[in-house]
Amino acid sequence: MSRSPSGPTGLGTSAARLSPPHQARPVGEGIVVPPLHCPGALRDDPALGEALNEHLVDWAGQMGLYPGKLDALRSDGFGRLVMLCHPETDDLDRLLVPARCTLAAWALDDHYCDEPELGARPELLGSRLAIAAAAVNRARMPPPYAAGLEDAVREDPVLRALRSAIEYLALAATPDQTVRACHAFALELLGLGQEGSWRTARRTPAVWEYLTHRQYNSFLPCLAVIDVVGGYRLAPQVHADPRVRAAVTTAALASSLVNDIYSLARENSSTTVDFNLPQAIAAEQACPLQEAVERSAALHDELMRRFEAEASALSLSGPPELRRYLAGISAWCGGNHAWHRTSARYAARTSL
Ligand SMILES: CC(C)=CCC/C(C)=C(\C)COP(=O)(O)OP(=O)(O)O
Repeated sequence: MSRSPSGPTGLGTSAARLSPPHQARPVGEGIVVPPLHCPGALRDDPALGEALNEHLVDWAGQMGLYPGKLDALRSDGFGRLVMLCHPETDDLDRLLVPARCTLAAWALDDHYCDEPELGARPELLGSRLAIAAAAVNRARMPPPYAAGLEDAVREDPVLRALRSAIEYLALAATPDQTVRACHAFALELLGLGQEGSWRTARRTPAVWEYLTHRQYNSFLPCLAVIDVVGGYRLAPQVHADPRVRAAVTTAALASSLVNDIYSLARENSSTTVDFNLPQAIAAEQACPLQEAVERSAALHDELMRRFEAEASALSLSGPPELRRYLAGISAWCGGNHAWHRTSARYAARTSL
């Protein structure tokens, strides 16, 4: 039961709905995030966000994710993230499709990479990620050995969650939409492995290397399901058009830099070495962290403007579903930005 958001929905019309946040924002550790060039959220429905969040926390509990930390998970507000990012529908079941995928991906990052209290172990990361890729992409193995993978999926909360999220996705999506999302997930896992090797080698990546990584260890899997949530289908040949890929991956990178910028203080105060663009810039360009945040923000803005220009051109010439999909990406970026500014996960404390 999808519905179109009320009011104008095309690219560049977001200012007509909720005003975008233009104020600089302190995020802790003396860091101030400058205003970013990003649309405002198209919808803010706290009750819907709460309802989604409760379903998600229940599901996480059933999967065995975040043991003893479900209250912290609740206050991160991933349900609110999905409510903000997918204004095309207010159907709870349909919104739970991207919600489970999003939480499963974040949980993998927390459990395998970032949080030793949740079992993150750098020396296990590579093999865990490969098994996660096999679980997501349904590796087909000779019968005596297939049971090994299925046992692993049953026993590991992260694998269980990934498998469950993909199963729900497959119920709502066409096979090509599901494969598209699984492929984006696999690329994300490749990027997470890269983080593991930087960690082991105690190395800060060069800026080019970090940006290459962040292109795929990114929100690309979230963007891959926008049409599923909207209840329409972007044809595979349209999705695969290099000009469409360029616009989508540019938006994926820009939205992941929003995460880097807003999560910097959280990552700096954690016991695990973490990676983000401001740190890579500060190391390579020998500048203070605040200056690196501003340079990161400028790069984000440049990417968003590039996405907007590419999306506008594509919207003029492409099929209606492409126009809708690109508007969906714009809305997703606005929701993602609004959530990062306000989620307790990043210690933000004020409203939109
Ligand atoms: C939802 C999804 C597909 C996520 C993929 C990868 C991921 C967890 C992020 C892009 C978030 O980045 P990060 O690992 O820096 O997250 P936190 O800052 O720890 O929240």
